[in-house]
Amino acid sequence: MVDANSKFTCLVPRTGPVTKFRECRRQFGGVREAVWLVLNLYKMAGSFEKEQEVLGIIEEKKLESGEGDRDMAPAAGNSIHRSGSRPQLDVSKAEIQGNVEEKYPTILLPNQSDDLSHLALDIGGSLIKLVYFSRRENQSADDKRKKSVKERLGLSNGNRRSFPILGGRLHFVKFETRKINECLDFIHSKQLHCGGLESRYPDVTDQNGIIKATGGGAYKYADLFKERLGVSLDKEDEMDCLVAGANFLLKAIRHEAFTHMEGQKEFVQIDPNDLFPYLLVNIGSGVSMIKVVGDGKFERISGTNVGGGTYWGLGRLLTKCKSFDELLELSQKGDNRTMDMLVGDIYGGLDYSKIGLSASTIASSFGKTISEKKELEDYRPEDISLSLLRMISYNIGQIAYLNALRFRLKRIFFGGFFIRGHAYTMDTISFAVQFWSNGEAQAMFLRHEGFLGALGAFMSYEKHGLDDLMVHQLVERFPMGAPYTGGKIHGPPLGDLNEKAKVSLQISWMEKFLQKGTEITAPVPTTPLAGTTGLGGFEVPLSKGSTLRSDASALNVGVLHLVPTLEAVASEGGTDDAQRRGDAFAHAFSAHLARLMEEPAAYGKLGLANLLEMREECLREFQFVDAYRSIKQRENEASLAVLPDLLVELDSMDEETRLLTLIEGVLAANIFDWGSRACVDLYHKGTIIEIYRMSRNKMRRPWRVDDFDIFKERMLGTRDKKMPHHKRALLFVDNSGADIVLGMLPLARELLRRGTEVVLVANSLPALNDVTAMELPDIVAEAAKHCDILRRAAEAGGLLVDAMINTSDSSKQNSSSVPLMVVENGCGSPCIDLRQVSSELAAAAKDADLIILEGMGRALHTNLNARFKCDALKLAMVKNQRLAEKLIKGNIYDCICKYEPAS
Ligand SMILES: Nc1ncnc2c1ncn2[C@@H]1O[C@H](COP(=O)(O)OP(=O)(O)OP(=O)(O)O)[C@@H](O)[C@H]1O
Ligand SMILES: CC(C)(CO)[C@@H](O)C(=O)NCCC(=O)O
Ligand SMILES: [Mn+2]
Repeated sequence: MVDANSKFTCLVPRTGPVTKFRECRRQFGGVREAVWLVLNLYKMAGSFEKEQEVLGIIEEKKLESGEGDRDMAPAAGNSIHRSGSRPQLDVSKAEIQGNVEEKYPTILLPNQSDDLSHLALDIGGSLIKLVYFSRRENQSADDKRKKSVKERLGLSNGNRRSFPILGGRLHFVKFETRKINECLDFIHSKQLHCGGLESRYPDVTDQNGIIKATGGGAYKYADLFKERLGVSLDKEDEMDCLVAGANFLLKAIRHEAFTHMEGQKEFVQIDPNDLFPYLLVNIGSGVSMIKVVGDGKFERISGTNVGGGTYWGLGRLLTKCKSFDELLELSQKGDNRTMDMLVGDIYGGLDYSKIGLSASTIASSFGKTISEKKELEDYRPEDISLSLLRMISYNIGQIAYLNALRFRLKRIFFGGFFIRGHAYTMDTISFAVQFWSNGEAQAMFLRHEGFLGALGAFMSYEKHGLDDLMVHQLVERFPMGAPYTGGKIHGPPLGDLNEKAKVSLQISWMEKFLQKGTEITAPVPTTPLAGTTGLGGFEVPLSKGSTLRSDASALNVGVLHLVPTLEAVASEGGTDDAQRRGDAFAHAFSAHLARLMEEPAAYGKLGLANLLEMREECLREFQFVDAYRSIKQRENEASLAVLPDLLVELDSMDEETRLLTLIEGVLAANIFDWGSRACVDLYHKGTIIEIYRMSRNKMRRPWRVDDFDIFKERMLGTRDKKMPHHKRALLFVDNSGADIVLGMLPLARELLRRGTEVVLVANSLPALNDVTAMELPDIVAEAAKHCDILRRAAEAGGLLVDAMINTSDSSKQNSSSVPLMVVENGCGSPCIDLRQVSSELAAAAKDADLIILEGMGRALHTNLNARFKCDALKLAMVKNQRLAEKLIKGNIYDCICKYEPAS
């Protein structure tokens, strides 16, 4: 007999899984018991536990943190159908697709300039801003699946495109204009001028290349770009670009705009249909004020030469500061009353209330410095900086207000890098606008403040077709610092960076970048590198935080404030390189968390899902593409080995028992969730069998939330009432291994057997041990080898085109089965935000009349209270005591089977 508490080391199966399964079955009786045992034996076989222990640390807090986000379904009344699309950003070049047709539909021709649309520049008087696009890795492997999904769902890109949509990311980087060579080095080493390192033709430099550029430097430095990079700058008008960038951001990016008053940041959701007119105030070196009345419809109505350049230039001279951030930082410790002449100074401490001026109002900026016999050295640099900052911010706010008044504009958006996300600057501007307009006009700021022009230039590539598509398809992800240098994205050994990369070290930033990541420390060097102005990484102010910058809004990020020790490294063989990347990841991730602790709203409003996604993005940024890959594969193999026997047993049951067993199976299998602390703990204690036993015990009905009977009635009808089968079911799947193979696939098979089309909805990107859309076709193909229902459905759904040898007559067979399809959800997190899903999923959802959400992340943390227009079944085992108490007034390991008929 097997000792329930043994570690099973002696039981590592030497025989094949099926034989082992039969043995186990003899010992344990039930198929399911045997399934679990074999499954776990196989896990143990590959030093799984060790690996798990290691990886578990990273994930420990995952869903534990579980306040549960607000439900993320579209607002009531808005079904999933309406959903926008997710992160694919289409940068394919239609005009060069034709000749290559089916086989390599996304091929990029080296002699075309098309690749260059990956980069656009805004070269201003002070700063160069870069926006560039990088493609998602491993994209092509998924192309086949996408193509068949598209055919099935009738998904088309409209007239513009007849090729797969690529996924990728937009990066935002800035450099000081006076150090333009660093910028050129950066572009060169990332090969951004010829399509990026991910380009299929990285070695080909296109001498006729064109890069879109705006700002004065597009003229001034055109020759330099030609000389150094062999590219021409295609000049776009600066104002056009500012407006295009602002309109795009305000329409497309959630929580882009916010107000900032008295230290309080408040995000404003702009209705894209009620955006115009507004005043755009871009505070760069100088200030431009633009009345915007529509897309591409605007007029530059004013400007002022007292701007960011004034603050930085004068401030540098007066304080000897070495960097802009240092100057800004100084201001936070300043007291402007030593410099500024206040009304009270003039009126003997009294207000001048008759004209509405209080004693503390600044009557004259720097006015005090005339009356005292003091020299520059006698003043504190801190006070000088603050006084200067107030003077300039207030002045800009006032002129902006006057112009808003002139054209009766109620909303004023402030952009430009002068703002630098700095609370005091924003408060001062807001105060001026509020004060002068008596609250009539409102000052708002943009998270991408300084990148309006560069974004506008990026969008001006006509062949992108990015315009409106992007508005719907771009989705924010998290900013991550990646080590970068010398032409390699992976970077050299990090220790070498200081010598090798003096100039070109840079942080690449993604969407949702930091406004001023003051707390983001560089992943590598300890001494700040001269020259780069990466958004944060190397601009770490000398002193930490300040009272000026506090955002009071409390976001509980403490729950995730666990800095993972970097054993994700183990997933990559523990090489030195992996180790270094691991260290860098730890730095970057903890810096993000520290930043969030200080300023919870730094990246817009965050929920748990975003935080989880942030960690995954961070891992990816450091090339930990899929830390769970090997575990997932092993779990899948082990589960697939026992699937046939499970199916045989299921088939021997009557319909009703089978349906119950299937749902039990899904719930039981959901325990193997490597994001769950409880599950990982159980593993650590070496009581695998207990996981299984407990899981099975918990299957006893009634479950904590138990709508099974209603669901059963809908599925099987009653004696008097037959029910039609569902037309199409979307199954949101969760974990790899048992969860998908022994839980959800059999359920899918049951639906298929009943004539329901099944769409398996899986993550686009790896997260924990979640199964991804890219992995699913292989799993299904494997399962299909032993199951006719799955095979025919998968063939009909186009999943087996490659996997099966005999595909020539598949069209004939197709007619005999409803299809089984796989679509990606657009997410890279265990949670799902249904407001932002992939276009595939949105299309698949159109005809769905049943949605099954499975697993804690998808069914509990998010969407437990989401209302759907179609029938919805939410299945999960709660592996967190606190969450169980909070959500269902139950206990850890309770099960939820929540069924809600179409509303
Ligand atoms: N790291 C930095 N180095 C220099 N200036 C900075 C930095 N960060 C913020 N700033 C501020 O941002 C201003 C530049 O903003 P921005 O990049 O929007 O303008 P620009 O495009 O360079 O100027 P213009 O549009 O007038 O040509 C600087 O003048 C300074 O006040
Ligand atoms: C000259 C530009 C447009 C260059 O970006 C900018 O610096 C600016 O708007 N300066 C202010 C010029 C003025 O209107 O007084
Ligand atoms: Mn500019």
